[in-house]
Amino acid sequence: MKRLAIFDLDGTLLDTIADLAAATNHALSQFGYPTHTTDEYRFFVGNGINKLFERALPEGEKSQQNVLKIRGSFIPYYNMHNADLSRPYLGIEALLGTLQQNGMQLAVASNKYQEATTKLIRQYFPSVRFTAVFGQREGVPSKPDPQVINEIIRLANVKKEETVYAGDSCVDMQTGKNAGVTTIGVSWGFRPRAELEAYSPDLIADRCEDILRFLQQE
Ligand SMILES: O=C(O)COP(=O)(O)O
Repeated sequence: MKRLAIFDLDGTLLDTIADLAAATNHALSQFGYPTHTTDEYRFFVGNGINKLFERALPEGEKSQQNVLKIRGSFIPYYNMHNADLSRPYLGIEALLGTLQQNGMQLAVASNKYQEATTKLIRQYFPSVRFTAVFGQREGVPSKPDPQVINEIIRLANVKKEETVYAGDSCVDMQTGKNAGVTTIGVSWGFRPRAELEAYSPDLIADRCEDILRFLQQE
């Protein structure tokens, strides 16, 4: 039986792509760089914001210095606008509510920087009691390193076999596998279903109900 469900944030619990795209485009335009469509951003997001900026900058401009310049413009803008267009995916609040009622511990493991992760979780899921809400933190390697998953398992005081991790990208599928936990790919996120299939996760969920049904059987 599973006792702990850990979720990725961007593309899994929340559709944040439009706000991420708008804030990155804002920063790129400030320095005269070309912008991108929202759909292009689906493939830039997933490894934290520095990697997002490196991918969004034009060829020949991807230096660490430019990444930090974009970061300096992105953060204050995104901190103001990270909930303008972002929304939970269909059925997510009900899924979290049902799992919580069933006694499952819940947690978040995101590559989004910690401040924005905490803010969005508080704002969109005020009645969910999470065991841990972890974004990208100084000194902790980002996903697909399994350290964050292992830390949450310790905090929850459960076994690996009692843990499931759900996410929407190849980074998440690798994270779940690296941590040695049951892994669910959700197909409603930023990446195509085929990207998840390539990792043969324990389940590919097309709707929130698929996760509930799977956990009832486990
Ligand atoms: O900010 C990112 O790059 C991705 O965040 P996520 O881990 O919640 O998908």
